[in-house]
Amino acid sequence: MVDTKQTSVYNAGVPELKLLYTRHDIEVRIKQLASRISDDYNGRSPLVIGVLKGAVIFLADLVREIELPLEIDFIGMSSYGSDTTTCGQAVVTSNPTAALDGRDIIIVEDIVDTGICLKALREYLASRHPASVRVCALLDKPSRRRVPVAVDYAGFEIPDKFVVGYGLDCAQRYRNLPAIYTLEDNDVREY
Ligand SMILES: O=P(O)(O)OC[C@H]1O[C@H](OP(=O)(O)OP(=O)(O)O)[C@H](O)[C@@H]1O
Ligand code: HPA
Ligand SMILES: [Mg+2]
Repeated sequence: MVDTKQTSVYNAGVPELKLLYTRHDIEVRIKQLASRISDDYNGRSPLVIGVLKGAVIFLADLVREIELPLEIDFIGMSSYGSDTTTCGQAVVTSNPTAALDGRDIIIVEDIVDTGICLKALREYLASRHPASVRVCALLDKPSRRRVPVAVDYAGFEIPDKFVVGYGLDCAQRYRNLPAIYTLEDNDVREY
């Protein structure tokens, strides 16, 4: 089991994890993002759509800091395979349940990396005629963009490292770590 109190850990057969953002760093940044969103959407009732699965933990913490009569929904998107390698495509794997036409939608992502997932999501939403669409992502990795997409509310801009924890996975593991770590290992091949 990973000891999340340490800044660097190594378990046999498990890649080395280096602490990038503590739980406290994340909490502080989320309060700032939520305050901006609360101000920007004052008087409106946005529909906050979390992108499964990675955004679940960030969304849960973010919405509890937003002071608006918002609604929550989820969309299933998948662009990565079983490890850290992108397949270069994103597909919708489950639809939101709410009607999207005329809604002020805030997409919540854990990370925007190549932008492929977000571009596909924007195209999907555009065909459903929302009133507006903005994106809130905890992490933004602009050096890896393959398609130009903008993040309206970005938590942290990060370097070109594969990150895990706080919802982010490698081969479905590490999502439950309360902080964010970089994977320092040869296991992170081309991703
Ligand atoms: O900018 P991109 O290169 O498209 O990558 C970002 C997307 O990839 C990850 O999701 P993934 O498809 O791995 O599924 P998950 O959320 O279930 O982990 C992440 O959660 C984002 O949704
Ligand atoms: O750095 C990352 N970590 C986890 N999932 C991801 N999906 C895109 N980039 C990443
Ligand atoms: Mg995701």
